[in-house]
Amino acid sequence: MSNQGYDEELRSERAYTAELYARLDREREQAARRFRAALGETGIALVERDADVRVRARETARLNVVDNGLCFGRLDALSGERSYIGRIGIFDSENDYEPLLLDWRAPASRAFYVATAATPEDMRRRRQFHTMGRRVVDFTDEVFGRPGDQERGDAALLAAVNAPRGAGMRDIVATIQAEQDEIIRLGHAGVLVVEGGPGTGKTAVALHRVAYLLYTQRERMSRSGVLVVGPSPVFLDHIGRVLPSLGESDVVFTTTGGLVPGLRVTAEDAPGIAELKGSLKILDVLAAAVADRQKVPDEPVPVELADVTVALDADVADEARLEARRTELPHNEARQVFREVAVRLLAERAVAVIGQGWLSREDQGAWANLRADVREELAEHEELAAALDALWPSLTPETLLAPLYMSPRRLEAAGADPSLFRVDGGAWTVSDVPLLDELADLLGRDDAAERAAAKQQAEEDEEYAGGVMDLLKLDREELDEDVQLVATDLLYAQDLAGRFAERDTRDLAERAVEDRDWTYGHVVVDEAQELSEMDWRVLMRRCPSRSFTIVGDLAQRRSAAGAKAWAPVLAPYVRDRWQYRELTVNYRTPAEIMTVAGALLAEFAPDARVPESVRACGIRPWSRQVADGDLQAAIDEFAQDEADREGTSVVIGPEGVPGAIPPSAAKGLEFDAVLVVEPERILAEGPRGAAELYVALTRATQRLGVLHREALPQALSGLAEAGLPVSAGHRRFL
Ligand SMILES: Nc1ncnc2c1ncn2[C@@H]1O[C@H](COP(=O)(O)OP(=O)(O)OP(=O)(O)O)[C@@H](O)[C@H]1O
Repeated sequence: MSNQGYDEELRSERAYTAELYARLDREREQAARRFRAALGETGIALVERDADVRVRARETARLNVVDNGLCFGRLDALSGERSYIGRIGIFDSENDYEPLLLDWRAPASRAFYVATAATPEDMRRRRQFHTMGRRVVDFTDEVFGRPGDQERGDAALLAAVNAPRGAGMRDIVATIQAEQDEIIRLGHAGVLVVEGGPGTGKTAVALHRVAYLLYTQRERMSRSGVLVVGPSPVFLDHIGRVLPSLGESDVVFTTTGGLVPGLRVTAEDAPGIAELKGSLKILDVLAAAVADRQKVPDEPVPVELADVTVALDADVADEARLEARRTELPHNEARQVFREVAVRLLAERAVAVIGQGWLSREDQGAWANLRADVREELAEHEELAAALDALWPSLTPETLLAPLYMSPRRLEAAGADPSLFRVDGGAWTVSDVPLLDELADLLGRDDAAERAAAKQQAEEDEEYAGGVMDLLKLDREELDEDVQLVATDLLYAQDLAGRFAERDTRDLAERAVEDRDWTYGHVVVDEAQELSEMDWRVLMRRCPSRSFTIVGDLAQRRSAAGAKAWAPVLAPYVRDRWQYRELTVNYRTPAEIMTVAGALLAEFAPDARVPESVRACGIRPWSRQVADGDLQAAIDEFAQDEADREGTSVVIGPEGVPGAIPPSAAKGLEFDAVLVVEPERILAEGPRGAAELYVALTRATQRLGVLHREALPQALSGLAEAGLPVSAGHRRFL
């Protein structure tokens, strides 16, 4: 294209996008007006107003987030038809709702991502805009079918992957690649496993798939929501902006340590313990531990009645226990059966003694009356109730598991490994969370306890509502008219509290996260190789429809309890009915760094495939040996050097290196520059040291340096050696 032709085209594209923005602004104004109107609505029930306000707030937020790079491409078909592709759909209301901008998720946008010279999909040209805010700065064209006419087809992608990283991950809608697009739009409704080496865009793809599912199955998904499970709170923070930037809410982000409502656990067990707790074999231990809390008395317990004293002894308790267990009800729900059978048996004994001598076989009515009286007396007998409670106590997951860990005797009785013993039973680790969740099912509901909790909640709500009323009264003079109407509407605190209970106005995400019985429409599991068999049970319970996008890389597994292959992990839930896709191109790590990481991978996982880097960056990763006393100075020098550069940096090292984070904390993250300290110690630490080092080496988008004190591990010999002194050697390669 001639320069003049290019300039004209650019002008015309700018005019087109300016028109799109003008329409967006108009829509936005209307949405803002609707939002304000919804806020001020007074003639309708509160619950309707709340729902309306929520819908309007969402509408406004959705329009706000698409402002940046609203339109990022154009597709010209062989037929001459031209479509613009962007973050949302915009239609011409005056012209039969002709699409002016296609949502990237719409079926018609697919060709934009998958058309290639080899398979042009009836397309003539793909045009990608380079935008800054609202302005189209530049564009690049790929013309299909004419060799030699392929102008800078990868320019947009390379610009995106080369850009310095800021806080958090960005969406990739403008540059989704064909192999990624296929996964994002895959129609498979069940379990999908996406595997790929570091930086292949697994996380990005999984999140864009969520956005796609929310777009194509809006009704179902926005009713039940989507759960995204990641390895750490820092990681969740890193990825947390991607979906909102695509206008999506209704998504719950959590770690496996947060899967049980009310708990936010991050502590980890030693690898051996994590492995024991993560295996399905622990299910037998839990079942035995529950059974161990269903006792018979060592000594008979005397139960004094008005006319006779009977003994709650091992025979009675044993028979009651047998009947209660036979119901196969969860422990807490079977308590009632245990109590009833025990009372019945004791009543028989008491009646036999009381009736002896003055009632004959024929006195059936009198026997029945006596039996009823005695049963009533027993049912109301406080000491008996306490004794039965002690034999078959009401339990919560916490009150079962903590005492189990704290007692070698209980552990032995449950057939558990003695190494599970710990002094502080309630110091929960992430490996305990699936056990607590399992126990919630094994123990079942305890109606009495739940009633008490509900009562307490109601009282708290009432107190809160009372507080709100006080506030409203205090501020009455300052309130505007609308709110005053609301205030006079709220007559009694109890009434207000009742409204809280009836009409849950929390967001879907809030409701879902607080409800163990919530079932999600779709679940994304990131870094899925880290999850134990027991973690999978929790997740499968949360999504009975088995609609999963599972992304991971077996080679990066650090957890001893994690997956060694996908099939055995999934078979218990879906047998072989799951799909597998692979991503093969690395968009993060430049070729220079990947060569070094690949050499390490070849050593510890010779069968794993090294993803191919999409670019080289021209900077060789380096290593430098430092004496003990020089380590800190060398780290400081790296930090200073990076402080002057754009982008992000990190120091990754084994425990005890000041200012360094461990490889586990860097999982799934990326930085422009990475300094790996003492790789030899990372390698030697724990059974998965090599995988940890592999993760550490593959976090950099541009620059990688390695500081070592002892000999450099053989696998890293591809690093350029930077000699002493510190500054000269280090800077030469950065
Ligand atoms: N099509 C794309 N266009 C632009 N950037 C992309 C594309 N695909 C991936 N990226 C970028 O590559 C980087 C790595 O992606 P991501 O974190 O999803 O990889 P990953 O496979 O999850 O890596 P890891 O296994 O190491 O956690 C991110 O910065 C992401 O935005």
